[in-house]
Amino acid sequence: MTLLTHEDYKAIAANLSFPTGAFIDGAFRPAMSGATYDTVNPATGAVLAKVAACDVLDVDFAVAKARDAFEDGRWSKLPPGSRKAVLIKLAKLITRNARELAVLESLDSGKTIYDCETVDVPETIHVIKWHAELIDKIYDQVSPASDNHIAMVVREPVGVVGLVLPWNFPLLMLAWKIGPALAAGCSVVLKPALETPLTALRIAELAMEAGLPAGVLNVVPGGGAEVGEPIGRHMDIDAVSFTGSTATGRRFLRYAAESNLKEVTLEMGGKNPAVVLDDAENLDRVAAHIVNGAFWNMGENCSAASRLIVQRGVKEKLLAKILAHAREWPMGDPLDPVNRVGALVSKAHFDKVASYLTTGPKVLMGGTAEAGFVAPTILDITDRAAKQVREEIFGPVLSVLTVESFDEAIALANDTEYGLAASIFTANVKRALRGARAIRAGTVTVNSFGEGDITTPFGGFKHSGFGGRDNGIHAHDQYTQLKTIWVDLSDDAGEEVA
Ligand SMILES: NC(=O)C1=CN([C@@H]2O[C@H](COP(=O)(O)OP(=O)(O)OC[C@H]3O[C@@H](n4cnc5c(N)ncnc54)[C@H](O)[C@@H]3O)[C@@H](O)[C@H]2O)C=CC1
Ligand code: BAL
Repeated sequence: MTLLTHEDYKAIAANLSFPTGAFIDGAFRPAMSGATYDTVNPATGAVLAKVAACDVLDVDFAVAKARDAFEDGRWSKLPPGSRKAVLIKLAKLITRNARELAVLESLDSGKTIYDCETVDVPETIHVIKWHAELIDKIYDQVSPASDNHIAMVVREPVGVVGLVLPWNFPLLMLAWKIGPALAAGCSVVLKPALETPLTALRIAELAMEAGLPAGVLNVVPGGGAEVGEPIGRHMDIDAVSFTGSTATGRRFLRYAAESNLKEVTLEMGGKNPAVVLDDAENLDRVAAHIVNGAFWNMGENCSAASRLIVQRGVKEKLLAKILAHAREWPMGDPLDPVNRVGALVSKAHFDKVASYLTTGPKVLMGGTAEAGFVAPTILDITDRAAKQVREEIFGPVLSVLTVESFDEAIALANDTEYGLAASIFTANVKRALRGARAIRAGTVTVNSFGEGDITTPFGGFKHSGFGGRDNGIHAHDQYTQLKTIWVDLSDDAGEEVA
């Protein structure tokens, strides 16, 4: 991807056009109430658009249309190869509109155009293609039943699914969820985050152009209470897949329990440790991983490296390298491709992150926050009960904790309610594997920091995750259910099925 100049991106931004209505049953519509809300560019405070502010009536309508589509089989009963063809076409249309989508994503979320162009949009395309390519290659199974029977274990789409998205990766989280859901044959009612509805609406438009039948993908923008809760409580939604905070995730379990016991998958917060032991090799590379893990996407990342747990012997050398790398992360206008740190998503979130900078720990770097932007911040902390150590900040703030031994490092890594991602840096393969096994997290990386790729399942232990996984073949478990079909092959009508 060749990046443009700042001036070019500003020119594209000035000429963008995009839909702002709810997308239900193949058409853009105003909210039934007629209400709208402002979606804002967090880097400037400028209103980008007035978007339909939907509520329970729009959700009911979208679910009814999704149910019609599911039951008449216009998508759910297509051969997998036909669904694949439409999704591949969608991926191609996203590719054709990649630049415009990258700019829209950057404007609506504050993410840097650099990341949108090099990660968010290409990964979105890759994820949709990957699930499309997978779906006509998954076989059902025949069980090892007796000779007189055939027992088939088949996967069926779960039905109408509610997908509730966060604002930190609006396009990519959409892809993580609609990729497998649509490939499996489900109908979708999708709620983008209130803060970042625009790219989801544009994707709905492209999906229609790709030939996705009406009613199969519905996008209902609006607030958590107004749209998210009605999705969670709907009696005709079969499954919900949610990414966001642990507090809201808990609500979805309650909604399901108090409605139709829909299946619930939750991908929630993290307070992810990066453990660096005395024997870690190539400290420059370790530092680069940690800086990337902590500050990429402004730390607005559930798998961000937010706690550096470093053994005392290597601390001073490592911190010097971390500070050097972190200084290479310029902050500023997200549309300027030289910047690696953009604006936080909203004023409310900015205020939350800024509140962690005010008291307590020794500031090694940063510690400043102004007009939507928080400087990459490194805090040296001795108080292990400090809020910066215990709470998910979701901003560019790295807390440094010093330990004396491997055992202390692992114990501290696990001293959190979360269990999403972790990493361990060491040259000792036994300690690497013992550490990886002992840390309670859904993903542990050795000598790097990352969350893997589309081929591996992503999700968390403890308060970070519940139910299924996003990504990999495992993601399809969320959107399908297993049915066993027994066929009696015996001539003897009286024989009993075991
Ligand atoms: N795991 C992750 O990737 C994310 C974690 N977070 C964490 O959550 C914190 C708060 O951010 P929020 O945007 O408030 O997250 P949130 O969990 O409230 O929002 C996620 C989604 O849930 C919806 N929602 C909100 N309240 C709801 C309700 N009562 N019922 C149903 N749906 C509801 C939102 O509109 C959004 O679509 C962040 O500071 C961060 O710590 C936020 C976004 C993503
Ligand atoms: N790290 C991708 C998932 C998330 O932050 O929401």
